[in-house]
Amino acid sequence: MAVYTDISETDLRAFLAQYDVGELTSYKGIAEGVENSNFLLHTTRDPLILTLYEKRVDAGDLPFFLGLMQHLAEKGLSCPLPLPRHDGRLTGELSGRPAALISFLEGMWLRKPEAAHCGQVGRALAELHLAAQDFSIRRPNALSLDGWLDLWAKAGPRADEVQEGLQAEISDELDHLSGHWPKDLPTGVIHADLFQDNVFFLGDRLSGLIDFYFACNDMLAYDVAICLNAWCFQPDGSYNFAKGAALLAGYQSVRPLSANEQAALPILARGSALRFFLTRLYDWQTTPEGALVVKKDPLEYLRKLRFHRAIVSPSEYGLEIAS
Ligand SMILES: Nc1ncnc2c1ncn2[C@@H]1O[C@H](COP(=O)(O)OP(=O)(O)OP(=O)(O)O)[C@@H](O)[C@H]1O
Ligand SMILES: N[C@@H](CCO)C(=O)O
Repeated sequence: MAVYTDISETDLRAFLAQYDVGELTSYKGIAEGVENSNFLLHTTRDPLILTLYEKRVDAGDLPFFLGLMQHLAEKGLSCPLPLPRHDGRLTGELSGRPAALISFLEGMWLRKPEAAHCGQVGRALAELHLAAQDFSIRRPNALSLDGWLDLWAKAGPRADEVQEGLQAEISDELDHLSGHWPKDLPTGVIHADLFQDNVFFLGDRLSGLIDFYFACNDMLAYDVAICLNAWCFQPDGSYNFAKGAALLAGYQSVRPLSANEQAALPILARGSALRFFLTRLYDWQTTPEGALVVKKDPLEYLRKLRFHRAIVSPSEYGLEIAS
């Protein structure tokens, strides 16, 4: 359960008094997620999500994240909406943390997605990229090359405790990515964390996207690579070609990838695998013992990284390459 910061009912009621949301009837910590503290609130009106922003969220970035959710919702994308306080602000403070109330989105995330679901995810990702094209606030990706090097400087020295040889392997990988990271691909706002737990379905239909707290400006095709990693591998670590093909076809049905973007997929997938390996490794080493959170396995992403290293052509991902 991701509840790093606890709240008292008295403080919560005082926080809610600044909003027009009815009376609190109950609340509980949410047993999912690893980044922020989330609570489900029931009121005499609609259910709500209360988020307390934790270590990786810079309060200065909240106008970007919350404004993006408003922008996407206005464009017809299904995502939660931040609620304004009486004074018009979208954020306040609770238990010493920046906090916001957002609307509750109906749906469930899928534990065992199939290719048809991946197709819908690809489509929704491309729709997000197009809908965000005219979003005016910018936020550079704090978890690209420089951010990876920072994380590695902190986590690298003890990496061999997790698996022998990791220090050398990841240092080499970072050298390679530094020398080959694409520079001229189309950019825009990316979600940057569109994992299974951030996509809701009602039955077999995608009903909405949540958790925009890593969103940033970066290469659009990098977001596709993140989704290939998050959605298209089996629990045994093997790549599922049918899922990859469906995800890529769904994406391209809305926003076709250019030849350069297609060619860059393997390196982008390597970078994306390394990004999640590094945050997981760092969290593995630093999450306090008592925290109510399930730590994620960094080695899952090491295996994905090794898979991408062996890719020769992006067609191996299921990409239909125009002849
Ligand atoms: N707007 C919402 N509507 C309904 N449920 C939500 C909403 N926002 C969050 N949740 C619930 O809270 C859980 C955790 O939320 P979220 O993914 O934003 O947390 P996180 O700590 O940022 O997680 P992550 O590890 O994915 O970064 C979700 O899996 C979902 O069950
Ligand atoms: N989706 C991330 C956690 C949130 O950044 C992971 O699975 O490592």
